[in-house]
Amino acid sequence: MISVKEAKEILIANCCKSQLIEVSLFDSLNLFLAEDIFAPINVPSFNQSAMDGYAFKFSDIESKITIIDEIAAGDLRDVEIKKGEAVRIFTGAKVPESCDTVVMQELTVVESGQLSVKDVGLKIGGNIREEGHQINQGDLALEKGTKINPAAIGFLASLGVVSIKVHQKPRVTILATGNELVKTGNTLQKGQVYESNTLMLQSALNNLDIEAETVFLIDDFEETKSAINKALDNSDLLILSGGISVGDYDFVKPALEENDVEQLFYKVKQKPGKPLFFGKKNKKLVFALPGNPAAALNCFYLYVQPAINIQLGNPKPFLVKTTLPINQSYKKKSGRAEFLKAFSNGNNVNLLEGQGSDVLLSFAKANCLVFLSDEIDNIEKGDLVEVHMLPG
Ligand SMILES: Nc1nc2c(c(=O)[nH]1)N[C@H]1C(S)=C(S)[C@@H](COP(=O)(O)OP(=O)(O)OC[C@H]3O[C@@H](n4cnc5c(N)ncnc54)[C@H](O)[C@@H]3O)O[C@H]1N2
Ligand code: MOO
Repeated sequence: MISVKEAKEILIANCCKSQLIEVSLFDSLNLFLAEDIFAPINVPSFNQSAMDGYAFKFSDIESKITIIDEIAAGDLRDVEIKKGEAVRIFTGAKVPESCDTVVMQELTVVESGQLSVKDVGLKIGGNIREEGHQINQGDLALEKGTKINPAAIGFLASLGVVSIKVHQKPRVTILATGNELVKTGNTLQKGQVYESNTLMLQSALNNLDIEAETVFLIDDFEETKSAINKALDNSDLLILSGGISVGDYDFVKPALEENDVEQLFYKVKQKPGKPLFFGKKNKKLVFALPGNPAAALNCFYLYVQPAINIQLGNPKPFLVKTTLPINQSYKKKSGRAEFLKAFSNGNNVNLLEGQGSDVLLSFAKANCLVFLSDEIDNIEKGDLVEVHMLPG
């Protein structure tokens, strides 16, 4: 059995960025920029009025000024004003080259077409957004690896960018095994459980904006083998749930072997999620997660999500880590590293009740996992512990 550290090293060594593609800006949400983007234009591309008011020469501030014209947003003319003249101007409009200041209309008096400026704090250049004040042409706009959020989409659109290069999302298939599984909406008999892992894993993938196909399998070697074969043809990443332990009805590992999936690791010294399998066929990644629901989700966040993040070009693929004092002492029960469901208020961290690998209740309430490495025995209240923040 390998340690968590070794498992992560093997993961990093075997995952790589997926193919580069060009997507329209609107389709890039939550993806990662695959190249630096430099501003193709100055933004704004002209001196822009920040207020509804009047544009004039600052040297005229003490005089009565004659209003000679009006410029609204979108008016492309460059009105020439002379000494003692001003133009009515509106927010977003192009400030004439011959004007150096804008006064907001609330701080003026206008009588018979004559403007008096009453803004005592006004300085030369006031209320003008200078050309290029947000960004100059040629400057680095957004760095490679930046996650595209709505603001980034708006910003890139303001630069006139139409499409960007990103790494392609993987096509994912989830294969869930287990004769005892019953889909929600059906009646449950003693000995059966409601199938929850595929909905949970699909939702975790949705958080990454990844869609997945789902296949349900009975515990049968031939069926498992042919479903894996088909999924390998149709997808870039396979997630199997259940059937990966050592029981007589656990067919996932032999079925992966029969499909020539190369084993990169099997079994990690961790709790929950010991019988985790990670493998590869050509460039396709295969994760077989333990069926126990909390173990499956734990393995998803610690290994599957980082693998997808690496494929997408996310420069920080793993869960964000921090160190916090823990609010209670804890006796480690296994010789394995433990990931404990916990809640942090930002200052300290509290372990939640119910740490079994079948228990999702605590996971549903958790916002982080406390990581205790296999070398740690016990912890005392107030000890500093490693905390991995869960996605919201
Ligand atoms: N002799 C040993 N037995 C077990 C070992 C071991 O080392 N030696 N390891 C234990 C550990 S640790 C884990 S974790 C589990 C993993 O078992 P499997 O991956 O084979 O998972 P299953 O047996 O199929 O299911 C386990 C558990 O989870 C429930 N389950 C499965 N799939 C779903 C689903 N889609 N939705 C909801 N619940 C699901 C299933 O009903 C079982 O209760 O092995 C231990 N055994
Ligand atoms: O590794 Mo299992 O998830 O501990 O029960």
